[in-house]
Parts: sequence; structure tokens; C-alpha cells
Amino acid sequence: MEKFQESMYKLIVETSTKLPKDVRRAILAAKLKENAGTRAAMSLDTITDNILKADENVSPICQDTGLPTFKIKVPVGANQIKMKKAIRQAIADATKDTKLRPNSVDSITGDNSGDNLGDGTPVIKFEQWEEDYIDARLILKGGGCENKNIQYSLPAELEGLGRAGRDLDGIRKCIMHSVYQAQGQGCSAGFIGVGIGGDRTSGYELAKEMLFRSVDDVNPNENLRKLEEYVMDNANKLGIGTMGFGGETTLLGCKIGVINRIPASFFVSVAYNCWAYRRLGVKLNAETGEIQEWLYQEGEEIDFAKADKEAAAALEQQEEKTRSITLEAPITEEQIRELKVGDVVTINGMMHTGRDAIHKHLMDNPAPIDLNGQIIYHCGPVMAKDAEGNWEVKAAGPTTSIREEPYQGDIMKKFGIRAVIGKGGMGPKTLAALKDHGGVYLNAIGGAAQYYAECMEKVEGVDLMEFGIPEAMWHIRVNGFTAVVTMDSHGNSLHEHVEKSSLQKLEQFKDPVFK
Ligand SMILES: O=C(O)C[C@H](O)C(=O)O
Ligand code: SF4
Repeated sequence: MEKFQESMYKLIVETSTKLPKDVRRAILAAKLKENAGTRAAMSLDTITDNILKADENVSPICQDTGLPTFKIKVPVGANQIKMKKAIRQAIADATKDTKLRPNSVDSITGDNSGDNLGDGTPVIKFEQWEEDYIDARLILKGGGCENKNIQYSLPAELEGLGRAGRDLDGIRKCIMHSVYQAQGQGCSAGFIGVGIGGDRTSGYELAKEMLFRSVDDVNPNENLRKLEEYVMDNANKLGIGTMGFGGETTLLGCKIGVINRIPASFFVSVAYNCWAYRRLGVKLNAETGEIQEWLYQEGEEIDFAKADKEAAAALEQQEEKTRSITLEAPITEEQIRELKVGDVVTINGMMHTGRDAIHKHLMDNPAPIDLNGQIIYHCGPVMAKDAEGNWEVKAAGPTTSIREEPYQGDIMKKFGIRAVIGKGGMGPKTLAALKDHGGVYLNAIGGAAQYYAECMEKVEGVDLMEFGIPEAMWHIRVNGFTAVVTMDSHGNSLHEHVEKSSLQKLEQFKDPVFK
């Protein structure tokens, strides 16, 4: 097993940096469906551009490299203790090489272990089998989509859909609802794994297990095959679209599994995965640990460029172009008041990162720098230090903004911040503050970590490093950073609009389908 650790390192790097072919195919199909010039089409362009940049740079597709979860099938007699040790070392090495973000945080103190090792991280699950080779699979599922997982206990009363009973039709309603409730916050268009039955733990386990199926496979269970097809046909009618901007594609894949339950319980568990669906697998020689075959990689190379050309040609034909505005901090209230939902903003100059720990901190403490007229970016980047000791941005897409809802409005007013960039939108408290204070919310494309890292020209400094790399406040000079106004200072919110219209659309699925 001398090659096992090296093989696990390769599996980690490949999973973090290269989307598998089955996922690429699904994204390409979505891209071909969107009309050129729409926000959804523009977002998909950024997404495919990002996928190619990650290939080229061998850098994380998304900065949130998730909670590494390994599923390993081994022949009888394989030494699982040694394998576990090798995997942990490979994880630490990949973190050091900035292929993974240091993501393991002490739940009480908030301390980041720095190497992705800690109690419960990574997750490694072994199973014995009768084959003579090792099957090792890895999923890197980020936090934003994990937060959109949902578990239903039937019977239930569901918003928009009414009663969901303890039968196939009740399950159908839960799945439709799960897609609706995720909106764009888990970086739609997404993939869902569904677990029917079990208890609260094994139901979720099964849901995650479903994410290891190939996007292209067909469910051998006839009832579940029909249900999967139904969900794929209809979830896309909700109009949530890429990043929740509205559009044709909301869901890219749906895989459903079933296990028995006990009479009193009836759970439907849904694991939501973002478009940055990073899961791969390898077959290994059980003697040497060497890679024999990569999984999920059947079929031809996926050519996004052809779809790009078609979209560009269609765009040329369009008469109405999106308004595009350039902003550079310090920004005045007047400049902000001119912005409207739908405007595309290009940012040059300084922005400052701030996510969960910073927002909590700023409520009761002064800011480390003058934030008047400045831009806050909800982002926890992957950073590397070069030979001269300068910081370099390796991956830096937005994080889910709604977590800052309790703080955002107050902080903007307290420090005079004019713009916040994030993804997934914010709620009524922030919307009211934007109107009152003169602020704007800009939605960047979630997961596009390479695309945004490339706009970052220089790291000018960092404060509050005690919160760890992802949570620190990085002061970054950018050039050509593009985002869309989705909440303006006139009380308009695209997120509120899409949520309301998708709820209306959800209601058309109220009547029974599976009897
Ligand atoms: O932690 C992050 O950087 C992003 C997170 O995965 C999110 O989707 O909010
Ligand atoms: S930022 Fe989006 S793409 Fe990245 S892990 Fe979170 S949900 Fe996934």
C-alpha cells in the first residue's frame, strides 16, 4: 500500500479542482437552455469560465472546499487504521498546498485547526466487500448548500403545497418543496440526493449517499425512476434559476433512494448540492494502493466554448443591453441611489472581506480601518504566502449573505459602508437599511472562486487574523470585479420577487400526481 497516500492526495486535488464529466454535461445542457443576455445565462457563462480556470490553475473551483467525506470499500483484510492515517496526512498536505481551504473549526472556541484535521474532520467511512480492489470516493460539499439540506417528517403541512401524506405523493411534495426552499442560496442550479425512510440520521446518510450516484444513471426502482423524472421535469418550472436570478434551470440532478423505517417515523431527507458538485472516485490496487481507474469520467470532453460562441452571437442581436456601471470606493450616497436592481456593476479599487466572525465582531467593536464609503465582500478566501511573504489570493468567491442578516443593516449605518457583495440575497431588515442609509447589495456568482481571484490584483493587508484565514478581514485591490445589483436603495429586491413568484409556481403542484 505504498502508493495509497499519494493516490488519496491525487483524489483530493482532482476533486477540488476538476469537476467530473457527468456534472459538466449537466451544466452544459443548462447553458444551452438559457436565453442569451439574461442574468441566468450570464451567470452560467461565469460558472463555465470558472470551471475552465480551475482546470488550468489546478486551484479550487470554489473557495469553500467543504467537509471532506470519504466513502471507501475495501477487500477483507485491508488495514483501515493505516489507510485512515494516510488520508489524514493527504488532507493536511493538500491544505498546505492550498488545494483545500483550512475549514475545520472548533465549534465552541471558533479556532481553526489550519490543516483541516480535527474531531470529526475529515469524515472517513469504510465498508468491506468481496471485490479484490479498493473503491475510494470523495465528496467536497460546501457549507452554503449543506445549510439548505432539509428533513421532512410526514405527514406535514407544506407551504404552497398543502398536506403531504405518508405516501409517494407526499414524498413528491417534500422534494418539490425542498427545491423551492433552497432558492438560490445553495448556489443553484443544484443537485439533490433524497433519502426516504430510516431515522433522522440514516435518512440523511442515505440522501448524501445518493450524491455519489452518477448524474446520468437510471434508478432501477420503477417508482423512484418515475419520481426522479417527475422532479427533473417540474422543479425547473419553479423559475428560481441560476443563483436565484430567475431562469430555466433550477435543478441539474435528482437521485432518490429508499430504506425501511419504523412504524411511527416517516422521514424524507434531502441533501442539496450546489452546481460546484465536487465528487470523484478511484479504483485502487489493493496491494499497492495505486490508482487503476477514475470514476464519473466516462464520455467525451465537454466543450463549453461552442455554447459560448452561440450565446455571444445571440447577444449581438439583442437591442436592449444591460446597464453597466463602474464603482470605486469611496462611494457616495448619490452614486448608490442611482443604482437599480438589474444593473451590472464593475468594481475597481479596494474591497474588504467580512463574513460571520467579522460581522459579529463589528457590532460591539470599532473597525480596524475606516469603512466609510467602502465595500464589504462576504467572502472567506483561500490564501497563500509567496516566497517574499506576500499574500496571494488562490480562490475567492462569495459566501451566503443571509447569515449576516441580523447584523448587516446596523453595521452599514454604524460605519458608513455603502455596498455589500455576497450571494443569495438578504432579508427585509437589510433591505430597509439599504433604503434608509443609501446602500446597495450586489450579488456575485457563488462558486466562481477562480473567476474572482483573477480580478484580485493585490492583497493590501489583513486584520483580525485571529479569526483564521477564511474569517479574517482581507483588504484587497481588485480590477474588473463584476456583480449584479439585486437589492437597491429604493426598496427593490430581486430575491424577494423570485421567492414570491416561485411560491406561486409551486402551488401548481398541489394536486396529487402519484396515487
Ligand atoms: O464558506 C464559503 O466560502 C461559502 C459557503 O459554501 C456558502 O455557500 O455560503
Ligand atoms: S459558495 Fe456555493 S458553490 Fe461554493 S460551496 Fe458554497 S454553495 Fe457550493
